[in-house]
Amino acid sequence: MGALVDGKWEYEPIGKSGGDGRFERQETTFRDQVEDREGARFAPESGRYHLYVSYACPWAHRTLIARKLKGLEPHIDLSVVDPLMGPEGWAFGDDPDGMDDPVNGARYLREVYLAADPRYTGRVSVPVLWDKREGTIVSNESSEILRMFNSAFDRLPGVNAELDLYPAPLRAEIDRVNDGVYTDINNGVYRNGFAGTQAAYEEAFDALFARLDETEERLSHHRYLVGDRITEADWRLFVTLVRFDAVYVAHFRCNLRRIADYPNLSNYLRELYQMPGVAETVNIRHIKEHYFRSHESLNPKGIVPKGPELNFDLPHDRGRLLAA
Ligand SMILES: N[C@@H](CCC(=O)N[C@@H](CS)C(=O)NCC(=O)O)C(=O)O
Repeated sequence: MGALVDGKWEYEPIGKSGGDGRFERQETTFRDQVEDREGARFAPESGRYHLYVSYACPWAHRTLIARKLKGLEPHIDLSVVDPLMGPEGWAFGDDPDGMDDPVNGARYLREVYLAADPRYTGRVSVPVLWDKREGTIVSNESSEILRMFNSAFDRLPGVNAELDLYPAPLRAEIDRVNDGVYTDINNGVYRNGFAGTQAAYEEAFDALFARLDETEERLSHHRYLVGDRITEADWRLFVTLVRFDAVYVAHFRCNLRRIADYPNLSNYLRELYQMPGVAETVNIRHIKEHYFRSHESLNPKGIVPKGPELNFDLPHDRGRLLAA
């Protein structure tokens, strides 16, 4: 898989690790904001923005969940790339669950990046929030898109303004929890999978399972990660948990324990999955096909495992905990 360099597509291997074998994630490039304030360049208008996602991608998944929970579907429409990310990068049009690009008519996602900046240099990643008015990318940083969806569109009709995934009194604690979850779990699974040395892998592995063990403990007496309600911290953890047993255990060698082996994490995962609308954002076929078929260096024959059996619809026991 490749990247754009000065507007030209260059083929190069994914998952570069640094000299010490540690996986290094690149900084995101487009970092503007949709803001609900007088004179904002990107104002929250219905129908103005378009979201590009992959169902496979955990980072994109955060934004898809926020769009769903906040009731933004009528206001921000969607394109879904095909699960396979081949040598040409993310593409549209070959998968029955995919959704083509009615806005830019792109065959490859890189065309969307080039439409925003013909001399773009960097990775062509999902998610992308596109502004139809200016014909440019507002942001390709999922954590920031999630926050925009959480609050910037609240005055549009039908939007669930009551739901606040980043409430002011909990922000410091949410940021603290997010940091650990990001480093050791969200990005941690990638640090396992794309480690270039045994030592870098073992370091990532130990940090991942230490953080999962700690989270399991917290969830034995708290219903959610922060405070007494679901916040973005929960959804940011959810997107990795829901992929874990299907993909990360085998593909990224995260195999000390499965999520199914953790009673609290697995009940918590089912509770979140069963929240109205969330299951529609989870496409396990896309998730499995993407990882097992796209990372040639990890799985050269591209064979997709048939298992494991997963059923996130089974009952959960989280009602036993007070939400505090
Ligand atoms: N910082 C970005 C990372 C997004 C990301 O890494 N997306 C992956 C898919 S899971 C991607 O599109 N990768 C393609 C590439 O890096 O070339 C975010 O959180 O929005």
